[in-house]
Amino acid sequence: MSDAMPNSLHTGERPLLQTIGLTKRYGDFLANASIDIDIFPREIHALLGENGAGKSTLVKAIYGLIQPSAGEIRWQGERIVLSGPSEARARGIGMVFQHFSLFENLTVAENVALGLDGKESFKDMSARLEQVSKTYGLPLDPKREVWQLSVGERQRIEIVRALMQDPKFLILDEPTAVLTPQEADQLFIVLERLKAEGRAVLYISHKLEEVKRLCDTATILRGGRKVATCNPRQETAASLARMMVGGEIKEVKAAAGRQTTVPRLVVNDLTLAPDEPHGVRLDHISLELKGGEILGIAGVAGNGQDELFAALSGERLSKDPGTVVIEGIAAGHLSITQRRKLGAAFVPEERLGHGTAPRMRLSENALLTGHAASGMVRHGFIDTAATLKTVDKATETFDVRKAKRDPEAASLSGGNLQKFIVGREILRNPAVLVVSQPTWGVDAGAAAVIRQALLDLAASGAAVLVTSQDLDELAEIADRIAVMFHGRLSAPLAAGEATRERLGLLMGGSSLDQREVAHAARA
Ligand SMILES: Nc1ncnc2c1ncn2[C@@H]1O[C@H](COP(=O)(O)OP(=O)(O)OP(=O)(O)O)[C@@H](O)[C@H]1O
Repeated sequence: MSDAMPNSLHTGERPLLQTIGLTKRYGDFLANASIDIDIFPREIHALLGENGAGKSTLVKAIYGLIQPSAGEIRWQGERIVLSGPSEARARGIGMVFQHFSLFENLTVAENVALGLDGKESFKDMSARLEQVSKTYGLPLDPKREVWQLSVGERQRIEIVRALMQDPKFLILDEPTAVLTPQEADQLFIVLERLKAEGRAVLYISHKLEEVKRLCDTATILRGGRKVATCNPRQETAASLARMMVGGEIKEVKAAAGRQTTVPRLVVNDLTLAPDEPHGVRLDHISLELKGGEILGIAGVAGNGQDELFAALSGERLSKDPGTVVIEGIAAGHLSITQRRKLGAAFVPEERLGHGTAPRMRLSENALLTGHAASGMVRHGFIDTAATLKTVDKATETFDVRKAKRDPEAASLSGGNLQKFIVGREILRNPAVLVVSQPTWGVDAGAAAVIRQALLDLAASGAAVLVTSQDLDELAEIADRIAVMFHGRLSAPLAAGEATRERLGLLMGGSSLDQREVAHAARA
């Protein structure tokens, strides 16, 4: 096999890392089909593609987590076979995952120590941690326990831990999905600095504007194959999306003059102590959501959004039934099944384990949430044809890509599983939909389909509550936006007044702005 050609930006320079004909098969399915990619020093290289395009598979192979079925990886010109991530790290390849692997009850320094392969003393390691975090402007207090930290700070631990191994090449999987706009800006400064130091970064993201701003090169995968390598600065977000999808992406359109009707979801002065040691206390939360309306809840993860979801869905019950009112019925004391029977549907943020049972087939998963209200159980017997029909309908409407008709949930790519879960609940035509992070990890095309479905659901008269960290998403679909911070909910702002800056400040807990928002809501 010949060396991959360097691209024009790097004439004569040797790539730091190359994959040549890299292929990964799962049974008959080709997750990566003969991929050639060149990563150069001093380069921030984006890896783009629709859900299921093969991005995670490729980076897992580069980080030694899976073995390729064919093809090779070259590091500084030399062929390497990685037996596992520790060997990748030893060579200078680091990775920051989207889902963190931190122990809540341990300190920052203890967590970092656990993740390092080195043999230095704890004292030396702590000193180095402080030094690296200072050098890169990623402030961390080594003595604090993780449960006290925001999601942005937790990500900092993962990044600092990776940087302490002095990597020449760092892979980041959707790092800004969990950050405020201000935190994302700080991260970009760090990445620019890594680049200036001669390191390379491989950056997976579904946010195309961000890629245009930050990345020097983009490799685009579609259906497991590489379809293009380009300079994203010379592209538009639309042209990048076209390359990913192989066609146009539909624009999301709100129905003109949506009518709002009666209140369908009301929360009255809800206060709830956390049910686990590091949970957030919900503090006097009130909101009213009419049919035809979409209310967005912004906020950095870990500020009570999970607890609010649990209280609304019935995973946590309230002693006072009147704290949660669904379709005019006091429901605070009702179970999740009883709330579904009132016409409510719930889509949690965590897809595996919470939104679906990973080892169950999609049809069995459809039954888990649908049995209360969707006629999948008749006279005590499961109607298998009805459960499969639900799977087919969600698959077709939301373009869920999977290897067979009814696979196990765990075999779907993250974004495809999300499309399935959101689709399954929307297709039940609920009167009230409570959804967390509806498009987290979902590609631009599928995100547009989901957002449109939420708008259409509201247009049909449903009340929709969307929790999202993606402010652009909320701006696109929500009528009003409120912010959660430390278990409190700000007064909602009309979407037109909710600028990124204002929301970003509220997400960081600016109390001055809190007063401003309350004022705006009264005006
Ligand atoms: N262990 C596995 N067994 C079977 N199929 C798998 C396995 N892992 C991944 N796949 C399939 O390989 C394809 C590529 O998945 P991959 O996770 O690489 O996609 P991705 O581009 O990272 O998607 P996303 O943006 O949704 O994370 C998907 O169709 C997925 O279903």
